[in-house]
Amino acid sequence: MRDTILYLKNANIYQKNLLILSNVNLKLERGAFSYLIGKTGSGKSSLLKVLYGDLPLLEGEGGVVDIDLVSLKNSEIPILRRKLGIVFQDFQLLTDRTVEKNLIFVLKATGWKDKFAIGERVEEVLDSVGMGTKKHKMPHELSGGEQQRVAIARALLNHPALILADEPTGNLDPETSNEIMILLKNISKKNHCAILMATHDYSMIKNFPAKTIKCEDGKIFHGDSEELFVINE
Ligand SMILES: Nc1ncnc2c1ncn2[C@@H]1O[C@H](COP(=O)(O)OP(=O)(O)OP(=O)(O)O)[C@@H](O)[C@H]1O
Repeated sequence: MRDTILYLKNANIYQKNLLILSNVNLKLERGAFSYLIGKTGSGKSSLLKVLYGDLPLLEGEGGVVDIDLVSLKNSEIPILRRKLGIVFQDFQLLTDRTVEKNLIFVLKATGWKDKFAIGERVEEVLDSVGMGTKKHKMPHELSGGEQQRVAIARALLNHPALILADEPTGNLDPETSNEIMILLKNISKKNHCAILMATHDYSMIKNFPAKTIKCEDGKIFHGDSEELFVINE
C-alpha cells in the first residue's frame, strides 16, 4: 500500500539467538506519530534496530519505506539509512567538527556533490529546528536540547518519510523535552513524515497524546495514550 511507510507482519525479533519479541504486527502510515513504550529491556531498541537494519529480520515479513527488510543485504543498508531519519538519546554528533560540518559530512556520505545545494540544505534544516544561527558552533558549545535539535536537523537532511527516534528526550530536562516533542510533532505534520518514538517518559505521552505500541512479556500491544492513563490511574 502506497501510504504504508513501515510494516512488520508476524515478525520475530531476535538479539543473537534470543527471541525478544514474537509475532509482531504493526503498520505506520505516512505522517503518523506513534510511541513505542515498555519497561527497560522489553525490546524497544531491538525493534527499532530491525527497522533501521542494525538487526536482521530473520522470521516474518517487514518493510520500511519501499525496502523489504527480509531480503535486505548488508550492502543495501546505506540505502535504507538514507531513506530514514534516526535520532538517538545521546545525539551522536561528531564531536571534532562544527554543527555545519556535521551536516555536510552526512550529505557528502549520502551522495550530495553540489556545494551550493549542500550549503542551502544545511541552512534549511538548521532553520527548521531553530538552529540557523549556531552552525559554526562545536557540539560541546551547545546545550543538550540544542544538540538534539542538530541531531534532528541531521535526520531531516535527506527528506525522510520516516523518523525512528530512540528515547530522544532521555537526556533532557522536562522543559527541553517538551520543546523537542513540539519540534518532532511539527515536523511530522509539516513534512508529512511518520515518526516512531521509543520513550519511557509517561509525562511526555500525557502531554502529547498519540497511538502507542507497547512491548511487554515478549509481545506488542497496540493502544493509545488515553487508555494508558485510564489503566494507570
Ligand atoms: N547486543 C545485544 N546482545 C544480546 N542481547 C541484547 C543486546 N542488546 C540487547 N539485548 C537484550 O535484548 C533485550 C531487549 O533489549 P532492548 O535494548 O531492545 O530493550 P529496551 O526496551 O530498548 O530497553 P531500554 O528501555 O532499557 O533501552 C534485553 O533483554 C537485552 O538484554
